[in-house]
Amino acid sequence: MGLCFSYPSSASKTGLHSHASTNHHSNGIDYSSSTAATTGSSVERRSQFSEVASETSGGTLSNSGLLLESPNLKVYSFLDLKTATKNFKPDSMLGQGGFGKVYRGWIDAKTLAPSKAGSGITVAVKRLNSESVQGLAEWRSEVNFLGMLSHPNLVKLLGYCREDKELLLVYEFMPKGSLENHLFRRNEPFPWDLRVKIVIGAAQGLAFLHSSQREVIYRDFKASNILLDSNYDAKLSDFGLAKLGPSNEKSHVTTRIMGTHGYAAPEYMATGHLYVKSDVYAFGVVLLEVMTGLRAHDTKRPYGQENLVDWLRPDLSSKHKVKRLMDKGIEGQYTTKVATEMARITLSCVEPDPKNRPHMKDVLGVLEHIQRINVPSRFSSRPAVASSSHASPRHRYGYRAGAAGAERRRPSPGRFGADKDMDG
Ligand SMILES: Nc1ncnc2c1ncn2[C@@H]1O[C@H](COP(=O)(O)OP(=O)(O)OP(=O)(O)O)[C@@H](O)[C@H]1O
Repeated sequence: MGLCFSYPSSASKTGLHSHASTNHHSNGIDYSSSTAATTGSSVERRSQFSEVASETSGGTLSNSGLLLESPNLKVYSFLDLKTATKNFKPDSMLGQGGFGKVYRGWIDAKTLAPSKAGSGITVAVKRLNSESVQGLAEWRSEVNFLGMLSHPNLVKLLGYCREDKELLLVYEFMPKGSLENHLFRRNEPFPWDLRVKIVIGAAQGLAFLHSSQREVIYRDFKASNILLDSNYDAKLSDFGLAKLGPSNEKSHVTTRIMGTHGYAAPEYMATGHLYVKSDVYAFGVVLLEVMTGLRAHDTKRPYGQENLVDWLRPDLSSKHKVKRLMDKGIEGQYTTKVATEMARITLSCVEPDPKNRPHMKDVLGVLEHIQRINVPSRFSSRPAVASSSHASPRHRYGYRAGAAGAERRRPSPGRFGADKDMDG
């Protein structure tokens, strides 16, 4: 069945506002210097998405995920969202990404209509930079993908607004913020069992995206895009760069190079060839961040250590070195076996050749095994965090400076590039 979206007219050809012009650009390289006209991309994305819908007929893609037959999104006016966010009051700002600010807002739980601050349910309202051509492309991609996909490990998009130059998206509110906040922006080391629980949830989300006949390549897997609900269940957000996987026996799609430093797979950086397995590489990078408590890319580290994978990959196959690279702040919370198993799966995810990387469902199996076998003697009397979403997570943790202590609270590295399909 074809899908019919009624979107406003095509993109205005304003200049590109790449991350290079924001403080999110970590090394000042502008990968997006060539033309950035995205006019027409909506039509293309729509027709590609229709193809997925017809292949799966709105059926179940995995045990708990669905491709919806039609996007079930509420259309808001700009005034609605002004009301819902107390006029985008700075004190209701939840965070800022490369393409806009995210505010806390309130809507009625049943009708989803805007409500007064403090009444109804809390939502997150992303207001995209309306001057940015890339902002418009990302807004469209988010509506097209998130509006159609439903899975417990994908953040729910509730509605959107496009009015004059204003582009907004309304999401379910994720009260525990992002994995990035917990790993790098807090003084307290984030407990190992929560780290594992979160990567399992994120792996479920990615495995779902990769499981349809025509896979969805997420393309921007990173710690700041893994959001957490009140139970630390992980949900992937930000489908601004997502792409449909290759068709007709092809192994990859070719796109302009975009992503986030430290997470983008080497083959993609070198050629623009994007594989489903490019997501697996980024997943491995997050696993390494989770193990070490260090950022994927940090220009403040000494020469040769800026890129976490390039720096630590050789250590992942040595039991002795794995012990040393683990975040000191969580020592005693995992067994040696767990650390070495984690290193092994991380190493296979970041294999230079995409063909040698595992599928996400296999990565998921290994992570679930790692979660099951972790019974560190120091913590053996304490109940572990269960993987079920009904588990009560242990989330109060005291400060212990670790090797990664100095790394915490640094601004996150930003994205680079502007999207443009090369091979349709
Ligand atoms: N649904 C949500 N619930 C709660 N907080 C959110 C939600 N969505 C985003 N945020 C907060 O807003 C911040 C900015 O999110 P956004 O997706 O715009 O950018 P980002 O992923 O941090 O960066 P980038 O644009 O480089 O991908 C997040 O880090 C998070 O703290």
